[in-house]
Amino acid sequence: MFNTEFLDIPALDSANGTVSLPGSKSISNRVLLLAALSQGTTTIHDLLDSDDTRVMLAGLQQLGCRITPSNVAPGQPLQITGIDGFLPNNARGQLFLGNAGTAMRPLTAALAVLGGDFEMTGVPRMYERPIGDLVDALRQLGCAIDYLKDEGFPPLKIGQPDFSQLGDAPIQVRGDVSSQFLTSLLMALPLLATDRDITIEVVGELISKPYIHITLELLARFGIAVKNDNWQRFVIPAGSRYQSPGSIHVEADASSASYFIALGAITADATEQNSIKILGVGKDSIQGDIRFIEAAQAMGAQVESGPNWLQVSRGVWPLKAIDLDCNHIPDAAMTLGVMALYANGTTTLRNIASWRVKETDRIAAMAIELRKLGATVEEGADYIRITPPASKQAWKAASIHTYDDHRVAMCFSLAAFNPAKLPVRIEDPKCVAKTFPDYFEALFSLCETERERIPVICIDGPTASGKGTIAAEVAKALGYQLLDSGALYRITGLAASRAGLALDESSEETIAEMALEMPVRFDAQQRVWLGDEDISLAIRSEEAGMNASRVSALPAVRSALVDLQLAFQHLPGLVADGRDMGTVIFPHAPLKVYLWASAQCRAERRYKQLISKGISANISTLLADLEARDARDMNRATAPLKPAEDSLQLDSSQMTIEEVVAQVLSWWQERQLFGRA
Ligand SMILES: Nc1ncnc2c1ncn2[C@@H]1O[C@H](COP(=O)(O)OP(=O)(O)OP(=O)(O)O)[C@@H](O)[C@H]1O
Ligand SMILES: Nc1ccn([C@@H]2O[C@H](COP(=O)(O)O)[C@@H](O)[C@H]2O)c(=O)n1
Repeated sequence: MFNTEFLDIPALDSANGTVSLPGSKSISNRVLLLAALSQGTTTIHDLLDSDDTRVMLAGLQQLGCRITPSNVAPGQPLQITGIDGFLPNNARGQLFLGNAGTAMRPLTAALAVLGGDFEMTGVPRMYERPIGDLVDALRQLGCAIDYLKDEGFPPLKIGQPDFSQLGDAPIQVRGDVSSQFLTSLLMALPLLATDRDITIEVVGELISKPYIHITLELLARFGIAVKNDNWQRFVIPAGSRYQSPGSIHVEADASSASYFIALGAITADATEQNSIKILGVGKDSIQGDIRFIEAAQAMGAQVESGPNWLQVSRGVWPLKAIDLDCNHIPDAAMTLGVMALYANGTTTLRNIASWRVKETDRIAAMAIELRKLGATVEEGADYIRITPPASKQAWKAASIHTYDDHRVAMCFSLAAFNPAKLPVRIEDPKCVAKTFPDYFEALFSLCETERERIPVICIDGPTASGKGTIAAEVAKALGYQLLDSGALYRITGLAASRAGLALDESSEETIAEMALEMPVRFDAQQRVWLGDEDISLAIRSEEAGMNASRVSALPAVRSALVDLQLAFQHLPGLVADGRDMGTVIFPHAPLKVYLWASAQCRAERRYKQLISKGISANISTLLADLEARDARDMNRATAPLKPAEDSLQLDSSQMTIEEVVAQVLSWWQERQLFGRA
């Protein structure tokens, strides 16, 4: 996941390949609650691991459910032993539910029926998301629910219910604000339908019926056969009791599929045999958002489908503008808003009033951010109308504010395919953790762009000037890849000396051949592997540094390592540190920094570094060694250490690490287009 302040996506050209989607959020949180209320143990496969499922899991654990493992582990099913309709005696406390509507609303209903002493809390935005209609419906039954802050909104206090007045009259609930209220009642009221039918009556037009369809399908899997009377009345039969189905699979998220369906429609030119294959969800999905396919087809996408997969490529180009009632695909419809940027006219998305009460006011958010890109946007209470930028020149490089809304972040990433070839900045990219923590990694694995557009920041300089430290921090701040080119020379030196080779011209060709075939791997923790051996420590000794300096003076060795270094230039960008990053390997890099410090200062830093690792050292020996290394690196014939002509030089002798990082990031920001008039 990109845990950075912002993520700059370079302009992208095309996309091709296969993506496996994470499990559906809607199904995951419903299945978790139903399993928790059931008799027996349920094994859940392919559960989504996200912010919203984590808060649900934590809540269920607090209620006394046995859950193993306690959090979702990749590729491993999760087992829940349910409470069989009764809370343990000591179940009480505060449940923090973040910004997860799919946890707050159903848990409120279930706990209000089960009774107890609970406070339902969340993040500030949760306290702006209405829940009054659900509370009103539950109070009709005799549930005890109080507002702890504003009337009609969380946080809530739940107490012991009194069902003595419960008659046969239907429970009424509004259906025109959020279908989650009805879903919550449908999942909670089977707990009360032990000896009588319970009828729920919808007041007003029921929105988002597909989500109710998911609820009814899942209730059936857990033994509750609800009678659906034309989406207006729902009867839960007497004698209902939750029963675990034993094992259940969570479908991949159809709303998440929308970004990749759009990606295929926008970029995967079928004439070049490009397409996007989406695994985990097919046309026969129980999720309503699967009907996004029809909308994408109406705009021109070519879609093929199998039982559990979709394959999408570009059909018509530019896309066709549409006028669509989106009530049946409220979440996925946001993706249409960004597809509209590539359409041949004005697109209108109607009947989307529910957008206003989601993670943010999505109509307002989409309008503001689409305008930043150069689109003309009209918004109304329940619609949005989007006209794309009038020409290539009318597109603007925008920094997209994401409002802590995963869907805003994901759909706007598709603006990186703009014809003006401008980059797009996504603020707070980690908000995708709500449903798709690895969304950007998945996107980048499919997308291609010209090599020159993938930015590289070069940090060159003499030994112990702080290049490695600064490069790592800058890469972390920007979410970029990291190339420690010195490590490649260190590995080569280590491999050559282990092979008993003389580290000079006499073995030049042999060492170069060895360098070409070294099975080198850097893992996510920045550990360095040579085959199966972790050599992270072995290459960090002063001797390894000196051996690296020797082999790096051999031209054939340098040539052998070029391709390996270039291969690090991945989306979304690269920070490369070394001696010749700016002068030889990435001569067109948009930012080159030559970082240095006085020899005395560098020797002191290295001394402290070694001592802190428990390695004994002597400052004057270190000073002599690093001066010898500087001399060899600066005076060799091939790729000597020197500042690139277009580099910015930084003397870090009197600067802290934080100051150096801030300076490099500030130079980088000055080169970005975002926010410029
Ligand atoms: N500005 C700074 N102020 C104080 N200490 C620093 C500063 N920059 C780096 N250091 C420290 O100096 C030591 C050497 O830094 P680092 O290993 O990053 O240098 P390097 O240039 O990558 O060295 P080499 O080329 O030998 O790999 C580290 O302990 C690091 O924490
Ligand atoms: N681009 C580079 C990087 C390094 N070297 C040589 O490798 C030695 C070790 O590098 P460290 O950055 O890990 O200390 C270094 O002294 C250089 O001789 C290089 O030539 N080019």
